[in-house]
Amino acid sequence: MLDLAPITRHLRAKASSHLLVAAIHHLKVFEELSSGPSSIEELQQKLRLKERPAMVLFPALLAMNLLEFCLEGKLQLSELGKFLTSASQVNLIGYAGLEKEDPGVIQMAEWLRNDGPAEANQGLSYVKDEDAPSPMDDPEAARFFTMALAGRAKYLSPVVANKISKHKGVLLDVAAGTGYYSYEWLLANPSSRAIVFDRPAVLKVAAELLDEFCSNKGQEANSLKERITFLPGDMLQDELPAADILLAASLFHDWPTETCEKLAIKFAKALNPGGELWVHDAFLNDEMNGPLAVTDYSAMLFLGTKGRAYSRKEYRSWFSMAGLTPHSGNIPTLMDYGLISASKPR
Ligand SMILES: C[S@@+](CC[C@H](N)C(=O)[O-])C[C@H]1O[C@@H](n2cnc3c(N)ncnc32)[C@H](O)[C@@H]1O
Repeated sequence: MLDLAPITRHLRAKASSHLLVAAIHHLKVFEELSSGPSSIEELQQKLRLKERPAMVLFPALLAMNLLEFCLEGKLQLSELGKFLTSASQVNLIGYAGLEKEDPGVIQMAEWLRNDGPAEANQGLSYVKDEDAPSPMDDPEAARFFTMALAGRAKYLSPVVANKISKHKGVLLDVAAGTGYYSYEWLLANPSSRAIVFDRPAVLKVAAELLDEFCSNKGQEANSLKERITFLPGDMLQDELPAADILLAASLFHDWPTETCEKLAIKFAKALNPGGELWVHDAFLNDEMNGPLAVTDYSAMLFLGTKGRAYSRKEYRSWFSMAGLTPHSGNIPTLMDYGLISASKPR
């Protein structure tokens, strides 16, 4: 199957280009490091960056080969990065400065400094948390966002569904969006059931997409509608139904670390003994220095969500904390995504 990553990589590169110019001209990361190596914590303090922006910015600059880890594990300028400091007689600071007033660069600098927009009511995250009104509860916004993600889910879902464990029990697809991952998994698991869980306005769109899916598949999809339950709810507030397989596709990357930890606990609780949690997402290296395609994506997620890309190591620490046993497999899918899983002891 053709990997569409060459397209998604270009789409995701815009935010990290803005991030680079913001790092050079607004946060002065390279000037700061020109006096010598610094630990991530020290640099975070000097630049007054919270954890999330720091973990978007530094992995991106490492992946661009502008920073590197020295032997003591501190961050230092790479040979390439030195050309972004005034200590280098020949440098590209002025050249990068041609973009420094670009609105995207200004926004990125502001968001890095504040861990989001300076005015809390600005910016848009397509998530539902606390009591604040959510775009996912506005029928038009929910339809717009769900349909915007439909092509990606439709393309990835047959690949993902065939790599997730086969089971005769129940799949719980949390924050399912279009529901395509469940529809494809049910085709691959003909005696199983699936619960498609999301906000009510999203599930309205998902139900229409299921109709279309069944008409296109014909005979093969005969029993699909009887095997699917659409369950509206709030995954942060409501109790989740019991499941044998729980799928979290492009879910954790929408949320800050503390919420991810809470969600892992909640998902572990919903699993039956022996059940499996599967995460489909784009993962940073455990060393937090790439891959570039994922640090680019993380910069984009930083602007549109409350989260970022996380490493498999970070996910596995949440799984373990939640009492699950992480599996060691790293299963690639397409478009720089992959699968990891963990199981609940019997
Ligand atoms: C990035 S989309 C992923 C959709 C789908 N899993 C996929 O990979 O195509 C995130 C989804 O999380 C849902 N969501 C956000 N906050 C939620 C909440 N508190 N409870 C349930 N679903 C939520 C959104 O409505 C959206 O459909």
